[in-house]
Amino acid sequence: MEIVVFGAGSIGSLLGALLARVPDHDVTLVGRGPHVSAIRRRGLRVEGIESFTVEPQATTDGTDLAADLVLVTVKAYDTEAAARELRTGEFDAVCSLQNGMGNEETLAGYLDCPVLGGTTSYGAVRTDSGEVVWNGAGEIAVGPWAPRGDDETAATVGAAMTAAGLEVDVVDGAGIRRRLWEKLAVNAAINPTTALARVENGALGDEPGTDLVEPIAREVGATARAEGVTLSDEALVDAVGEVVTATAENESSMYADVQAARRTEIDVINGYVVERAREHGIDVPTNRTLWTLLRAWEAERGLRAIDA
Ligand SMILES: NC(=O)C1=CN([C@@H]2O[C@H](COP(=O)(O)OP(=O)(O)OC[C@H]3O[C@@H](n4cnc5c(N)ncnc54)[C@H](O)[C@@H]3O)[C@@H](O)[C@H]2O)C=CC1
Ligand SMILES: CC(C)(CO)C(=O)C(=O)O
Repeated sequence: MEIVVFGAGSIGSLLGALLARVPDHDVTLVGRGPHVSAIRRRGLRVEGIESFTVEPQATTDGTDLAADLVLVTVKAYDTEAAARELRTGEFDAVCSLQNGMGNEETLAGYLDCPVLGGTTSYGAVRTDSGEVVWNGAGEIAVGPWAPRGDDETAATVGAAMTAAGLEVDVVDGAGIRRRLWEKLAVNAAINPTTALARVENGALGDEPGTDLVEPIAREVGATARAEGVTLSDEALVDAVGEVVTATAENESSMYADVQAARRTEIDVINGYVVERAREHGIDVPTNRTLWTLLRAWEAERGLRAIDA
């Protein structure tokens, strides 16, 4: 299968490298200058859970590409710019593997091909140009994004990932919405709290951390149900607890972003919950407070327009 990975950062480089190990897959990574140059010169090195080097194609130009599949792995605030580049190409399917909500709608707005939603609990950090550390074994869920995805495309993409040894769960349209909302609850509860308290994820496993993450997850649950997604508060609280335990020694991506003074994905995580909840007349004070605090920090650092 010809596969473009748009966004050769941490997770895109890892997944691109794993896919590139399959002789039948022809992988092109779209990334930024130094990383792309290093991959072209000496290949892409993966360290961590497994260590290996692959030699995928790599480019900084995401326009006029053609492939059976494009995986989108940019940060959510870059999805629209990515979609603008991708619409100049020809693809049979596009699949977001990003955190946060709204990525699939954005891609569907620019691309004509079937759209798949996806979540991943694989973990990776790009440490240097041409290098990525694989630091979390996990699973990918993919499923059709209504109304532009279909089960057959999801199954084909799932099979291409499985061929690379990835753990993949191919789900239907209702299933992928549930998985995205579940991941949203996990990110909404863990990311801003760890970023603001400056703690590793494990700190949320006991009081006082649990006093904060449970209301966040319950607010996400109320909003999900208002959106027609069947998820219980208990299931979401449990999902958050499981991830806290499994990633206890990790710093969340938002904590890492704050430490590096980078823009965060708060708008598509807690911000999304607040905006959807408002449409349904639901109050989500904990999510709103976290969104406001992170937005204030981003604005003060000049990482966003003051009124964005
Ligand atoms: N890193 C991880 O372990 C995981 C990340 N995610 C999600 O995956 C998404 C990506 O996360 P990371 O890989 O950590 O971010 P990252 O910042 O390491 O990677 C994104 C890459 O895309 C590149 N990029 C953006 N726009 C581009 C363009 N127009 N042309 C070329 N390159 C472009 C950036 O330069 C960057 O290298 C986020 O939504 C994140 O929440 C989800 C699960 C795990
Ligand atoms: C570790 C985890 C699951 C916490 O929300 C994550 O996805 C992140 O850090 O962005």
